[in-house]
Amino acid sequence: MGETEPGRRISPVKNFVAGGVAGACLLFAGHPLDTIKVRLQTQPKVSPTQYVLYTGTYDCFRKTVSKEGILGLYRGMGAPLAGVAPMMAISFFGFGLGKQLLQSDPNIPHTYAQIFMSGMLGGVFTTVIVAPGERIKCLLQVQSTSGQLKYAGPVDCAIRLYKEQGIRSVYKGTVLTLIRDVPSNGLYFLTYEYVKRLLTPEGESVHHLSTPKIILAGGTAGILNWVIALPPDVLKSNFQTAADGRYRGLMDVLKELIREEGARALYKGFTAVMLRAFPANAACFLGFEVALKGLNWLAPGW
Ligand SMILES: CC(=O)O[C@H](CC(=O)[O-])C[N+](C)(C)C
Repeated sequence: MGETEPGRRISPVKNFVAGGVAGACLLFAGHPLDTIKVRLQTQPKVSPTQYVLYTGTYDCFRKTVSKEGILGLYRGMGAPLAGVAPMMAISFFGFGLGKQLLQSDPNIPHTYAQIFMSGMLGGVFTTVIVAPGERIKCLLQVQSTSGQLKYAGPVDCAIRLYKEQGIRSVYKGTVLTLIRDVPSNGLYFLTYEYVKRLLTPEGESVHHLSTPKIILAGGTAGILNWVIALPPDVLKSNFQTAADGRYRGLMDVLKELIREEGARALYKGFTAVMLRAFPANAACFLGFEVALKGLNWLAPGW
């Protein structure tokens, strides 16, 4: 994807379908490290005389696998499974739509500013499903850490949140999700297209890039996406899993986190996030490119 083939108009619908395939690839490659990330980000704070639950990424991985088996790493995957494929479908759709709206001539490549803005549009669209999906996922991922199994699964969690406190509770953390996803989505697609163009030899087409180069562009996009998404993600995970009334607002989460743990806390789970970001997003963009090629072959004039 990225740039449209000269003369071919962008099809947001094809982007949507191929984006769904990309989301499934992203999830299978990335969920185990996402579980570790959320557990590290939300583990209970301790005083200097107490032991921390997890000392780092490897420790969290080892303890999770020995206590819960490999499936423990896939805990809470029900909600993302139903959420990530549509989320990526919407993200790629919004990106494609933005590019379509900003492109007057399919023979002229987009500017980087247009690519960034189109990516941000995708981030706005996805928040509608990402905010509740993240709320449910984070609550399920941390509940076995806290030792209290309150929710039986994603559907039970969604129903209980809704019954107990209504739709506001299901959508708790929406503003932080927007702060996390709008700029990072822009940077995500911008990086992917930039690296792809950079890796395209003079006189060759960006559409015939080899698989290792697509992997490199996708993985790099994933890393840069998380460099700017991680601080709001830490705030979001803490806010969405906190007991009601614990924080008065977003600034309160930020202030309390920095007061208790210092500014470094904003990059909590960094290793797990970065270990996941490259393979998960490389798989995502590769899945997207393969699916889009298939769709263009099946329905060339569409
Ligand atoms: C913050 C986030 O969810 O990033 C997505 C990739 C990933 O590693 O999960 C990509 N996107 C920017 C499309 C939301």
